[in-house]
Amino acid sequence: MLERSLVVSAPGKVILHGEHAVVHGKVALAVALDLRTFLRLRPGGGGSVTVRLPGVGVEASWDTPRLRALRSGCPGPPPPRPGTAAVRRGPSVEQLDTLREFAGITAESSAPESLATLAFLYMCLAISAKYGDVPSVDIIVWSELPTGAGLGSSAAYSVCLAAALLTACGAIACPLAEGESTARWTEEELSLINSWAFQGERVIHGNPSGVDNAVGTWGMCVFAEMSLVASRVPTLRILLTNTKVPRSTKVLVAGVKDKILKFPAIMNPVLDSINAISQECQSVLEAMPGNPSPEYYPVLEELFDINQHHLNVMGVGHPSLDRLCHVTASHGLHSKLTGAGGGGCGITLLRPDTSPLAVEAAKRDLCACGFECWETNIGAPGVTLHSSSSLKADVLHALSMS
Ligand SMILES: Nc1ncnc2c1ncn2[C@@H]1O[C@H](COP(=O)(O)OP(=O)(O)OP(=O)(O)O)[C@@H](O)[C@H]1O
Ligand SMILES: C[C@@](O)(CCO)CC(=O)[O-]
Ligand SMILES: [Mg+2]
Repeated sequence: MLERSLVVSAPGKVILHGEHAVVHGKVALAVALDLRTFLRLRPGGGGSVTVRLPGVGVEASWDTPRLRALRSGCPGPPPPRPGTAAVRRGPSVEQLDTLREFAGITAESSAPESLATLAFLYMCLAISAKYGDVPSVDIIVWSELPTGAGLGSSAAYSVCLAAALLTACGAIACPLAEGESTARWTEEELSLINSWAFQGERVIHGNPSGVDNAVGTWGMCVFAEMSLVASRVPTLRILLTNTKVPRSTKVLVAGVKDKILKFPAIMNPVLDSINAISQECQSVLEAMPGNPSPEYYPVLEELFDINQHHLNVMGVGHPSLDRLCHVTASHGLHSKLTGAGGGGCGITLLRPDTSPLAVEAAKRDLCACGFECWETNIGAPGVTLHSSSSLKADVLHALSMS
């Protein structure tokens, strides 16, 4: 059992192409975002598990003997093959019902705090059942990511939980040496973290593809058939806009499935077309040098436009996202939704030669719609272990360490 405190973090993500289609076996291009979720785990002596999730208003504590008694119903997935996302066996309906009853969560509640608590309980019990005893720990999770806005907050949360709980149970090492500021796990350990994070995503999403937890674990990826198939994307300038319209990935993913079942002959060609967009975009990105010149951009922009129309056809658009696309188009910029859609965030591609004045003008108009936007470069490290001295003051404060 772990004797010292640890802090782990995992990044959010931006999906360039392939959201929703990836749930149905198509290719997705996704990149880590420099906004992270942080988790601090402290070994506790009190025979209890305490969890604080300020982002969703959860503060809970359970006695370890009560949790131990619940564990037999929570077997975990078999070990993954290196580089693969995970197997598709996870929590059963009965297991989740038992945990809901234990935590006082009403059936079918999709409230953020209910899903976060359920994912925590499932992962804590299943990981400890497989690798050791229920650890007496005190956990706090805080995030720079907006919750439920399409930037992979659920996956960053699940990846942090998997890394911390597996380390606490001794299933993976604690690779941070004295004097080091950050450390990462071995490839095999990352595969295990990813596999368990996928189980957390299953609790939150219902039917995740695994792309978000793969990005949270490895940082950036091209994702197909439950596996990473490549991992290099050039630096792209992106304007990220949060429409602040709340939505649930679980509900949107279920809606797309219903539409495909209802109109297979109409929807399957749309999925195939999105797959072709991801492949086309991947080949453009692969041909681009690290600091690309403007000549590559017209194709990337057109692919954004086509995919945005497809996502509308699939029923995951929203008037706020149409407005976002319209406003940026009036500044000569091209946008699409990112993540599950239905509100949440959109991304706008900025060319290397897009002037700061043009970006400022677009931002002003987007903010006038009530949206929040910020410019970012995409690409960030995957799940990471931190020394407390390497953390910024706001993170230390949020994790009650200052
Ligand atoms: N910081 C956090 N603390 C606790 N739970 C969180 C946190 N961030 C996200 N969650 C959980 O994840 C849920 C949001 O997941 P959801 O998949 O709907 O959105 P997302 O992951 O932000 O977007 P997308 O899946 O489109 O990328 C919340 O309702 C909550 O249960
Ligand atoms: C909508 C979706 O494709 C991406 C959510 O970020 C769902 C998934 O892949 O699990
Ligand atoms: Mg999610």
